[in-house]
Amino acid sequence: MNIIDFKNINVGYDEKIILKNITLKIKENEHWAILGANGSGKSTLMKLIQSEIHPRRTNEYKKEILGKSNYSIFELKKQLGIITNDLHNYFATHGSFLSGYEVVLSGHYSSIGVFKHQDFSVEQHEKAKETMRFLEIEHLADKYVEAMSTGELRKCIVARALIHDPKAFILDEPTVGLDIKAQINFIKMIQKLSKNCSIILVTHHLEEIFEEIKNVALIYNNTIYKTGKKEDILTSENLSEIFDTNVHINVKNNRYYVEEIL
Ligand SMILES: Nc1ncnc2c1ncn2[C@@H]1O[C@H](COP(=O)(O)OP(=O)(O)OP(=O)(O)O)[C@@H](O)[C@H]1O
Repeated sequence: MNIIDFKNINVGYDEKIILKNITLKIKENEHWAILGANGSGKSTLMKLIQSEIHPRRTNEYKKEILGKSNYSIFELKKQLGIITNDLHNYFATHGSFLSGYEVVLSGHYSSIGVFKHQDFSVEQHEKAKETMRFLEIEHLADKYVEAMSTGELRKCIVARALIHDPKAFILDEPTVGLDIKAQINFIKMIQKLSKNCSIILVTHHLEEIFEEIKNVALIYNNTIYKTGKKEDILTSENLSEIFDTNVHINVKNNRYYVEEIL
């Protein structure tokens, strides 16, 4: 099954088309990185996937997610763990009074926090605990969101999505605001998730593209400019072009990095 199957999609805001002719196919159990400069349209692509914005109807296009072109957004969001900074900020501002455990538990109803009218079964509690154990964040169970670091809250939000055992995780610049140690730690957690589901990592940091990610899409020139195997796409030439800066890329221990800015 395909996680994403898009063909010839044009999308934008008001009169303005931001991404043209998008064609992208991501199969189940594949791991992808989506790279692009600031303002290239990465978040726009995320909004398209979440149906917050819709393809222009001026041409023939295909927009299938998990093999369907019609789906309930509520169900879709259970099957795709979508982690954005908007969601993080929403929890930080509107859910500061919640404990880590409540953040995770709220995943069952996709709500921001838990409410009196919500009944949680023994199994649902067990699943929340198991998820926190799996991600090694049990120590955050009683900690309030207002007292959490950015990295701690982000892990709780990932655990909240993991409650549904999604087929894929889509993470939009998930290490924003994390220091080096927290960034490495967070990426290791995503790497662990990649054993059970697809990972689609939207980033502009090459070093976050961990070994299991074999495919890359570059966003440039208002479109999905190139897609393919990591070794073919992550070249000095391609990255110099999309980031409009002359860079030299190298690989060490299966990790790509910017060796030199020329
Ligand atoms: N709600 C909106 N209304 C109009 N234009 C928008 C809106 N949101 C984004 N844009 C424009 O769409 C373009 C792509 O923005 P987008 O946020 O998708 O880029 P990005 O690749 O995610 O950038 P960054 O790396 O800085 O987060 C930009 O020119 C931006 O100004």
